[in-house]
Amino acid sequence: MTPEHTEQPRSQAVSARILVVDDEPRLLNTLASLLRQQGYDVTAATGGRRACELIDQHPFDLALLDLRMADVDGFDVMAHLAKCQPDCGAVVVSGESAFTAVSRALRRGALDYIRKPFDPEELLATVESVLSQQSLVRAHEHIQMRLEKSEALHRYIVNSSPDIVFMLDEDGHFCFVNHKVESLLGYTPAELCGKHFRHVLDDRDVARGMYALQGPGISADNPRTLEVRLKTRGSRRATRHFEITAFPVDPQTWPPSSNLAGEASGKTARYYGIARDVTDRKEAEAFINFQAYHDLLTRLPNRALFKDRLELAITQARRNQQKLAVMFLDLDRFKIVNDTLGHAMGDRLLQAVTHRLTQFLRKGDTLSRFGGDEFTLLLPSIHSHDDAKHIAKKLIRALRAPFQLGEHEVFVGVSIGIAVFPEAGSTMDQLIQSADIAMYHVKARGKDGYRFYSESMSVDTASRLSLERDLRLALERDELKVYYQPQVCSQSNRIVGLEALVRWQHPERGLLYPGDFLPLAEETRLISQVSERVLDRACKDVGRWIRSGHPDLRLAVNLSPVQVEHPRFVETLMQRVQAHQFPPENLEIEITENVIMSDLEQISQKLRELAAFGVRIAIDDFGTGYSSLNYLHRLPIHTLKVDQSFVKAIRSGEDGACIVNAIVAMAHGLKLEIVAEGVETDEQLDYLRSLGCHQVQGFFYGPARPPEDINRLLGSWPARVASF
Ligand SMILES: Nc1nc2c(ncn2[C@@H]2O[C@H](COP(=O)(O)O[C@H]3[C@@H](O)[C@H](n4cnc5c(=O)[nH]c(N)nc54)O[C@@H]3COP(=O)(O)O)[C@@H](O)[C@H]2O)c(=O)[nH]1
Repeated sequence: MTPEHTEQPRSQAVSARILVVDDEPRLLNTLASLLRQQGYDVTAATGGRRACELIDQHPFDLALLDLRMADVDGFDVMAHLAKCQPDCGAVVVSGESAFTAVSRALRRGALDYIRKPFDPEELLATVESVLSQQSLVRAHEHIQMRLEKSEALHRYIVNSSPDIVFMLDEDGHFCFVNHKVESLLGYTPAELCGKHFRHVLDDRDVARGMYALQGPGISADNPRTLEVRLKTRGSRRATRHFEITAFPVDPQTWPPSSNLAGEASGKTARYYGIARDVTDRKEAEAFINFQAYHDLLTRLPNRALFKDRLELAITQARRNQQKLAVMFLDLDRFKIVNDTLGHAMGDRLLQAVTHRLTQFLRKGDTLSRFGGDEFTLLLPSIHSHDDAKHIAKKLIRALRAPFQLGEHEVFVGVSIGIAVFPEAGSTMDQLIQSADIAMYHVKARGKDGYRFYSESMSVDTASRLSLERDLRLALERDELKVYYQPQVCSQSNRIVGLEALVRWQHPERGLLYPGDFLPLAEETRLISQVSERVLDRACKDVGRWIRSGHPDLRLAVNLSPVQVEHPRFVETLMQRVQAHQFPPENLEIEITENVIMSDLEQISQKLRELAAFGVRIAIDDFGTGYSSLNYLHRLPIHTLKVDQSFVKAIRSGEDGACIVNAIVAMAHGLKLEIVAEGVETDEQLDYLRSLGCHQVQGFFYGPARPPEDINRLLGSWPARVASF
């Protein structure tokens, strides 16, 4: 049974339960039978005590009481009744006619007073009237109770809503706000009621908010929905995002006199609505949007956003007949850091580089991470090439300073290609490509600098592309050859070593020299494959000659910086040497001072490992590079190769001759072997002999030759090379 059923009032008088109380049995019976005849459910009690007992046991709708009774009088019965059954009405039927008695009975709660002897009709009319009044009171109480419950239910629903529920008056002042506003914005409803909604609306959204409310066409079928930022209490800058739906209040269903208790201001509500907190969604959207257009590591715009901004900048530059510059930046030596210190350090380096670069940018410039270690920079309005040059120089200088990555001090540089609109291209793709080509030319000329794009660079690029394709084919078709140039003992004229020098037998262009294709091989990273071929071939050829009776014959091989910088350089080299069963002590690797100085710590370690393995180390082109004599005695170096330029100077008696003197003297002091390169004349040879230079190499004894020629030469060993 539902509570409504249990709380239903006893509406019909015919079923009313009536307690009749008198201590005079005759009168009691008369009264009881009169009422029973009318269909009432009558219980008779002889005397007040019995009446109280019955009141304790049964529910009644009405009690008819005598006042004066011997045991317990009518007043006490009324008192007991009021205590035990407050809803039961009482009517006094008494012979007492004194005003005080009547007045006292009515004050104690009697609903009516009938004098004995009573008129049956009057009594029945009174009973019926009292019962019907009681029924009305009960019905009213029931309705009141249901209203209160309903009101509590709706209040609960409104205040438990996950959204802010509000009502506004005609001018936009809050008439009502639910409690949710407190947890979402920090205001109590009472604080907001009477305030204009501008009070919580972010300044940037006020105009839209006003229009939404006061603009035309708002109706119940056409509510206003808009997204706005609402200010939280305390901090004016903290806002949250809300989706607001506002409806007009229908005056028919919401009369102006209506009022809401508690949070209501009492003003006439014209609008109501809900404000849903969509901050999480907005933040997720913003993050997704950020991710789509930014590089998460550096937080810079990505390629897509850069292109977008460049497109816009080109349109503006064209309209205003202005110049703009696109720079393509590629970090030098980034790969080395990444390969040797690991990707985490590589990432830190990119972040540090970004930090430095952004310090030189103006508002409106766009620096983007284009991918890997490549950045692009858009300078949307420049007056001349000088502006771009000025910035490029600053960036280069900034990145030249060392980076501290944990305990490692790292040096990187940057190569910058610059394309200026409109000369270097009129479209976004053309400008980026031109800047890329210009950057590539910086790399080809030794990195760490800048160049402006010029048309001639594109021609170079076309031929470079075809050469790159040909070089890949050359590796497949085994077109790379190894030639050998003897290294000769200056005293005995005997061949003590052979320098392996690569050649390319190009099917159309004939025999190509290293200078024609090695720079390209380095840039395209094909150098590793080229070097592998040369080493394999040389180990086979020279190994064969060693085994055929020339056990001391030395093989000198040139190594490229890319090879040496590779983290697995030592391991790979050793594996190859072992695979060919080539004696490591017969191998001499030639590296330049620049390679050593690019990362002294790392390279020293690698050289020590190789030296421990038995491999000899020679410094090639000694005296021409980044000289720091300090490393000579700290590294396991066996040979210094005097650069050709110094040897050539001997003939003309230039300063170079003095340098040769110094290098030879120093090599003697450090107990290093010395090989003079590029010896072409008797004069040079004699001079070097007189200095005590151990070995010489050059056209005087002949250029590098294919293995067949060397084979022939060695066949007559220990022949003098002069016959070569
Ligand atoms: N990583 C690799 N580098 C290599 C390899 N093979 C060669 N190289 C490098 O290319 C540079 C040029 O080599 P190349 O054109 O072969 O020139 C060498 C000699 O032909 C030349 N030479 C020798 N004697 C004379 C001479 O009397 N006069 C004269 N004008 N030139 C002469 O010198 C070059 C050898 O120089 P060096 O290496 O310094 O001993 C070359 O420098 C290599 O670095 C390779 O396989 N891998």
